[in-house]
Amino acid sequence: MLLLLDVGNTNLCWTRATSDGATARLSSVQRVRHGGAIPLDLLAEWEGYEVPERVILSHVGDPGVVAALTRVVMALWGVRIEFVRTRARFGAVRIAYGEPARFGVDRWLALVAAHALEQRATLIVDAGSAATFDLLLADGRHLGGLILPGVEMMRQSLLAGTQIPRIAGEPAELTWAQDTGSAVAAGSLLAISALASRLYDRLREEVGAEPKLLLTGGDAERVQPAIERPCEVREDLVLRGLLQVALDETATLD
Ligand SMILES: Nc1ncnc2c1ncn2[C@@H]1O[C@H](COP(=O)(O)OP(=O)(O)OP(=O)(O)O)[C@@H](O)[C@H]1O
Ligand SMILES: CC(C)(CO)[C@@H](O)C(=O)NCCC(=O)O
Ligand SMILES: [K+]
Repeated sequence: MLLLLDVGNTNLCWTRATSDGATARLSSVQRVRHGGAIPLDLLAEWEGYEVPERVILSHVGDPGVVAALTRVVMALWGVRIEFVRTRARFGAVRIAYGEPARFGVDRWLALVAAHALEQRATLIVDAGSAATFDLLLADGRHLGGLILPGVEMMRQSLLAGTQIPRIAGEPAELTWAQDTGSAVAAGSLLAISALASRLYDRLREEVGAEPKLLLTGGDAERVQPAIERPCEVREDLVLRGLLQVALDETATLD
């Protein structure tokens, strides 16, 4: 069994991969808010796991959480965590950034996974703490991408910068809002979906064919109803990419 971990700015995600010969299978994605530390219920669950052969981790979030995970994994199983970082090139996948180290490893892993799933022009939207948009061509060339605050961050920035009261809940409709709560809630979802549509259409023009739209991240299910193009939700995109890289011999040790 391989344990795959991804530390974001809000959440820690993990899954287990088991392989029967040539094919590897991922268990369902677990997601917990880390708040800068390791949640106790995670420890309780991991104690029930068999000893993993390898533990592979990617992170864009809190280094304190990563340090704590390193100690926990060593204490529970005597295993050293393998850290995965962005690479300029992985197989056919070539990232657009001039400085690859600055390209978020979660975005890179999503590109790797998307390319492995299907060699087709793809827009990848990751709706997490931040919302990221990346454009990938069928041949593995990354055109670049955009970053927005995520759903919660957009809503919180309005609360922080105005006198608008906190109103919980999701919008009943994604059209003209007629109260504050709906205006704020629908605004954040439609900001992400409108940019997705715009980039999808640009990509379609660029390649002259219908691209694929993959949606992932902790808010994928929330954002999906607002997306106005054919779209597939892939909860495990980043962790799939992590597995892809882990199964390649050259995963680096830290
Ligand atoms: N079980 C959960 N616990 C906490 N947040 C959740 C959960 N399920 C969904 N969410 C949503 O996930 C969002 C964060 O998404 P995600 O888990 O992809 O973030 P992240 O990986 O920390 O982000 P990033 O990669 O942008 O730093 C939050 O805005 C929250 O609304
Ligand atoms: C944008 C986030 C926060 C999304 O998780 C992450 O990928 C990150 O910290 N990236 C570094 C900046 C960049 O990708 O350009
Ligand atoms: K993430």
